[in-house]
Amino acid sequence: MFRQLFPDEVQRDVRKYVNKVVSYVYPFVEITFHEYEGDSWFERSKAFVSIERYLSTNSSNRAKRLKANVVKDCESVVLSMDDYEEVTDEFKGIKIWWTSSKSIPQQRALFSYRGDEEKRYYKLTFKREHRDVITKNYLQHVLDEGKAIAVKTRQRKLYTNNKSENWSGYKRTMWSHIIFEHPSTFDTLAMDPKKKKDILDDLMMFSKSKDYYKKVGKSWKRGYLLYGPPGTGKSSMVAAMANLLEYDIYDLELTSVKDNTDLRKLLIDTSSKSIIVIEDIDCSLDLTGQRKEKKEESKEEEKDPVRKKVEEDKDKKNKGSEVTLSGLLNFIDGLWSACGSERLIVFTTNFVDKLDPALIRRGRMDKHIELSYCCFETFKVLAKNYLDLESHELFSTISRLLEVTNMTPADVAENLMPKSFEDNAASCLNKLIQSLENAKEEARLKAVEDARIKAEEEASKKIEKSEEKVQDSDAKLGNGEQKKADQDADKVQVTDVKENGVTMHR
Ligand SMILES: Nc1ncnc2c1ncn2[C@@H]1O[C@H](COP(=O)(O)OP(=O)(O)OP(=O)(O)O)[C@@H](O)[C@H]1O
Ligand SMILES: [Mg+2]
Repeated sequence: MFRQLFPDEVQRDVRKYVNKVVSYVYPFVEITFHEYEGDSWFERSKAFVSIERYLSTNSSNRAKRLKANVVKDCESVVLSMDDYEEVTDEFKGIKIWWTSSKSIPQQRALFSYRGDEEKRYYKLTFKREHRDVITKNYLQHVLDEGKAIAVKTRQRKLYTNNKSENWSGYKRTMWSHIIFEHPSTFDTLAMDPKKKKDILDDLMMFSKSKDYYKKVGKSWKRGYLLYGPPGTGKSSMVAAMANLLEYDIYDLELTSVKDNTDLRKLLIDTSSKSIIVIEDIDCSLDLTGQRKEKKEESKEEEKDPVRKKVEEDKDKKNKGSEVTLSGLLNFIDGLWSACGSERLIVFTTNFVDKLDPALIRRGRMDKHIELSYCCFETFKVLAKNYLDLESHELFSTISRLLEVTNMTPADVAENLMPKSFEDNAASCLNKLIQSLENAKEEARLKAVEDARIKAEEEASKKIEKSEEKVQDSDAKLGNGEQKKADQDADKVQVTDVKENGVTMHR
């Protein structure tokens, strides 16, 4: 009736005055947080999402009607208050009311991006006298808590870079990802306990040192170089690190990156709280800066088939990528590397001596971790994990054998794993002992063979030397005879001269 009877201007004036009068008597302040703000049609407001998370854990058991939202890619389910629900919260003894609501526009937009045009929002209501505490402290508390809950409940991801050629087009993504679910942890990782503790402390210290890094003027990142023979747990350790710190992993395949510019783009597109890992850095590209010397090294490679294969792979992969050593150095600690924070950069390699010293100097790769063949300490962790054994009478034999053989933790683990339902701890340990004995015997035979080859080489060298000596002495001898012959010839000449009776002193 009011609308029909009075013209618009009168209605506006009346509303204005009513609001004024109400605001004098109404003792509450209201703040609304909309789901979509301003021009952002696709992305939900960060504040709204944080509040949703906060309320879902702090108030969802109090609200009677809940709504389940499945977060992007079915990662998790978030329970939030249903529309028009109200819950209360308390902060420093102050009572706060949260209501969820939505506004429905009277006219539908011509082009609607979202299915419906309802605008959801949360309304926060509190008494006017608490305005300062709520706006300055409570809101920050809600946003921080919401963010922390999101980090805790999020599913971590394992990213890999797409080939540079596939970056263009409407579905432009540099990284593809899957949910990261590797079971490796520092508990299951077999290595010397002292070394393990050292790495654990280092990682935990890093994750808590945000302010320290700021104070000393360093960007908040740390480099790890993991090196050792194949099957010693380098990749497992990267997974354990990610599980410990709850970071995402970016597995960077350098050979798919076209050039240094693309490498930089990839770096910018990574998020904080992540590990950027480049596996087998020595085979990824020719980053050693020793390309010219390679020909000279070929003899060494002939002896070592693993190295030879690595070199061949490297040559094959190298084609098509123009990433250079300096590009990679810039990637690790250039100006662009400071974008984002809380990041670990991990390199793994089988041949640490092949890497350019500039690449692995401290500051770039701050911590060098060697993962080596299985020792008794490592074995004990594996026995606990695989067979639930803390001690056994066969342990002493195994300890003795491990001291004289080089077996990787991967091989030991394989032997310890039961292969049939009849297998038990003793049979698995015996299997391991048998393998160790075999390895020992193989190593002995190899040593004998090596010694034989060495002895043969030395013998042939000796023969070569003595032949050279003989040739030298022959040559010397030849020279001496020639001289003597020359002298004789001279003498003959002299006598001739005498005989002829011409100027004898000539
Ligand atoms: N130190 C270890 N602790 C526990 N398990 C290990 C360890 N080392 C190896 N393994 C086992 O062996 C398998 C291979 O290990 P991993 O892939 O981590 O080796 P790697 O050092 O990365 O080898 P490569 O140099 O060939 O990449 C793993 O799946 C794991 O089960
Ligand atoms: Mg590996």
